[in-house]
Amino acid sequence: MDNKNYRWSNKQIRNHVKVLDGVIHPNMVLKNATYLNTYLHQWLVANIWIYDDRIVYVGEYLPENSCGYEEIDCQGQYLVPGYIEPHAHPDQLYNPLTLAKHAGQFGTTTLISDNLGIFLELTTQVAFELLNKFRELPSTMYWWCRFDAQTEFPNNDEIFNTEDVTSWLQHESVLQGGELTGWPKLLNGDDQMLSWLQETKRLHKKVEGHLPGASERTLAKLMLMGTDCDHEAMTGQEALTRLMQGYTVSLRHSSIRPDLDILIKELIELGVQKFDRFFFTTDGSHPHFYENGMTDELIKIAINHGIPLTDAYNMASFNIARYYNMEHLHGSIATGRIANINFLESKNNPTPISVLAKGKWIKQDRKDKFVSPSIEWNKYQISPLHLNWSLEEDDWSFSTSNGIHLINNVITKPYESSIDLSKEELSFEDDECFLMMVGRDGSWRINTLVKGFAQQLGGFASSYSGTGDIIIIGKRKTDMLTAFDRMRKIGGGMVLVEENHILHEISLPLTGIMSDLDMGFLIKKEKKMIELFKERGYKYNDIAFTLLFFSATHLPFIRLTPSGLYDVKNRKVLASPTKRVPAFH
Ligand SMILES: Nc1ncnc2[nH]cnc12
Repeated sequence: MDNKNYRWSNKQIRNHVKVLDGVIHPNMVLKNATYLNTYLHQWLVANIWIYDDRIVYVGEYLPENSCGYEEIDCQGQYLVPGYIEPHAHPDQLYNPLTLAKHAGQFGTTTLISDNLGIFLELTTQVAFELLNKFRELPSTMYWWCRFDAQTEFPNNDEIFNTEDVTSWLQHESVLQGGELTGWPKLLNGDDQMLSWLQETKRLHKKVEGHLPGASERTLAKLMLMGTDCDHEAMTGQEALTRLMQGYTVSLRHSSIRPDLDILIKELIELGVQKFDRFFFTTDGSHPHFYENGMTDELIKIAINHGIPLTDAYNMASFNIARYYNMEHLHGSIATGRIANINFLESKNNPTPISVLAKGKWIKQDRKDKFVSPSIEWNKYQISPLHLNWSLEEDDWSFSTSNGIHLINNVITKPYESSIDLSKEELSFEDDECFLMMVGRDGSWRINTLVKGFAQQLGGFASSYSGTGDIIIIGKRKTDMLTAFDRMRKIGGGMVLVEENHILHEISLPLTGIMSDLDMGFLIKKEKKMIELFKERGYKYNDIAFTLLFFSATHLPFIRLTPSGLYDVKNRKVLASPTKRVPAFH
């Protein structure tokens, strides 16, 4: 790919044309292919010529000279466009590479991803070098540009400055601004954010909302401000209200909100028959959710509800491509498109047996053929955490009785504890634990309590968090310290400790947030961690989301942020962080 051109260089395009003239032979011809014609909503038969990463012809002809290319007899298979995930969070324990590899095996060959992790961690220059590197992947990677961090950073305005945000918005791989987790600020008069939305529209890019529970009036206001799509509808009526207010609606099915069944069922009951303005997202689910598939699972749900096949496939491909103004590149099997094609053994089974991505097999006859570029992560300042400080005696004083009550995977309520906090160990008879967040640089900490997280938890430490800071939870201070020390020693990760014994750990050597393990291994490790937590009284199903969203001020009601214990509704710091002087080691 050449940066000066929209995708292909003049020379490459001349070569594509020469294939049709017979001067150059294609690399591959998919012969006798029954494929879904997106535009006619019909299954048609054609020969599909591929040269490099592009479909150069779809029609009845075969090349005049029948040698020099791989010929694939497609008899008995059904070809559909590669699936697109329009709303990926590419650093949810996995990393962008391992996500792309895994997603590709289930036919999702294009990912449109959150920049938040990269934006917070890297300089813009290094981040863009990394984006360039990702272009070497067989999957196609696009990005979105955040306007807020979904938490309270004391130096928020320095981080989200117009220069950096604008550079991101202008980047050719960036397709949209958002998601707008900070929309209340926008409504309350934040003109800087509004001007970034304006800039996004000026660049003909999209704006993604994040509008859970928003009223019709709020939806209308945010449409007026430039929002195009939202993925937070939890009922058919909410999805329909969004549509009525001019939105494109992304129907979500994720590890904490597996709502697609309800959404589709209720939309049908509400009389919806046209699905052109809907598409699917798995919204950054954690690894375990992707064990048996990704977008293909969502298409299956739609098919099971009797949605016409073309609509079901379009919601995973064409509708997304058209929405992002990429119809010329993605979303259909047609001349000129990037050669992302899924081969199915039946029209009703969207899990592909073979997958082409950019014209290369990444799965063939059920075998994984994905070739990852090797990425030297530390070249891009993505390396294991080097915490050169440790926890000291003073850090273990817990005195505030104001704590966080976890009422599902991610929703919290304030509560006041009546337990005796002077002890080294809390009772295993109730569900309150010590909770500590420590700044990654060791310069501050917040000590509080969490109720409803676990009952019999010795100690647990995690560098996986929404802010990159360290979370330590447990009943027993000695176990918490052992967990922290171990997490520090392995350069970041999640560590579960009981009576000084390490029960389980997930190493996260990429900035303490991402694993470098292939998804299959990571899924096993994550599932074991969830199981161990459940055995210890964790009542929910996504421990990683609980950790990630302790700091998330786009959710109610009380959060642990680098600015302090935070009351979301009243936008007030309830308790400021305690300053520490890190003793360097
Ligand atoms: N807002 C968000 N929703 C889902 N997953 C996320 N990961 C990071 N931010 C997220």
